[in-house]
Amino acid sequence: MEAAVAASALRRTYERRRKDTVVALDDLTLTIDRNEIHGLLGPNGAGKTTLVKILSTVLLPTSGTARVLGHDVVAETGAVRSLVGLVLGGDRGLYDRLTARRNLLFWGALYKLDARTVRLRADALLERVGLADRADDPVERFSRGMRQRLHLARGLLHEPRVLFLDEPTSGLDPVAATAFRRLVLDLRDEGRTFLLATHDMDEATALCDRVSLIDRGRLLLTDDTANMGRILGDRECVDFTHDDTAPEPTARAGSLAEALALLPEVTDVERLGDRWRVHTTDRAGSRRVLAWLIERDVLTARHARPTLEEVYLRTVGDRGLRV
Ligand SMILES: Nc1ncnc2c1ncn2[C@@H]1O[C@H](COP(=O)(O)OP(=O)(O)OP(=O)(O)O)[C@@H](O)[C@H]1O
Repeated sequence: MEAAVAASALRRTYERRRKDTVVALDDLTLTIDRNEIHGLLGPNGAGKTTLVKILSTVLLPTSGTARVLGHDVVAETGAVRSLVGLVLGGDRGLYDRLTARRNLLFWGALYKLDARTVRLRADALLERVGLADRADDPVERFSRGMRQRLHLARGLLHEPRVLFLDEPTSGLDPVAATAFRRLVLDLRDEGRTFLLATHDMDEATALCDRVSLIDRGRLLLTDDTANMGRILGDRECVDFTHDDTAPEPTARAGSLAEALALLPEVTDVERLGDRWRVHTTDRAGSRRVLAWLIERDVLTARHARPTLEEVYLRTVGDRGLRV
């Protein structure tokens, strides 16, 4: 069975000025399975939008190939367009003066769907994204979250099987973002595949089955979201917090950290904001460190794994990270 998306040695350059060539995608190879939510993470200018545009046939690659459900994005543009939906964030692609329903009817006509089908689908989608009662309001009166839901409805009009979302929840409040993500999960459960370009680590962790980190047009790594910590070397960690106002100086966290660093099962001790992280040799080492800490009255101590955010910071650095 073909992958939902298969990009191979994809390269895209832009000529900015004479002799000034920007390499937006640099031999990028990536496979996205069917029914997967795949996160695309990277700092500004990493090449995320360029990749999404090539996969949705808006932009031609300079070289390399990309296929969506087996169809080549250059040679079979028509087939790919009927299979993919592009959902952009923000104000692009909606007409403010038109009502939500009219926006959908307009886009449905562009997809060359017949009028009756568009009307039926528009009403069903407005219901689905929770905008049925606002269907006849002009979009200029919509909040950002409502606009994003309408964007998603627009992207679903032609019933695509693969959806590309570019920063879909940027600027949404937490409640609106959670509702939007719920919708994405439901749509995935119906058999759709998503490629989600985002800066938001929480979003990637909450939604994505796998994530790819890209920087300067290159794929740095792809892995299951849950396994991302392995990238840091399969390291075992114990996190602890401590009351630093303890009267006895030897019981303060700094002294504890120094004592911990001398234990044979400890490879490193670092401060992470208001907590401490102890890197250990293996799981048995973590158990011994936990027991050691509990004896010393720490406030909290738990076995930990590096988060996606830490993997990102170590791999890409802090350029463009928004948390
Ligand atoms: N039309 C263009 N002309 C020239 N350079 C471009 C053009 N579009 C993108 N670029 C450049 O290509 C590189 C990749 O840009 P792209 O928009 O794909 O990155 P991105 O990862 O989506 O960034 P962001 O997170 O800021 O949206 C950047 O260096 C950008 O300046």
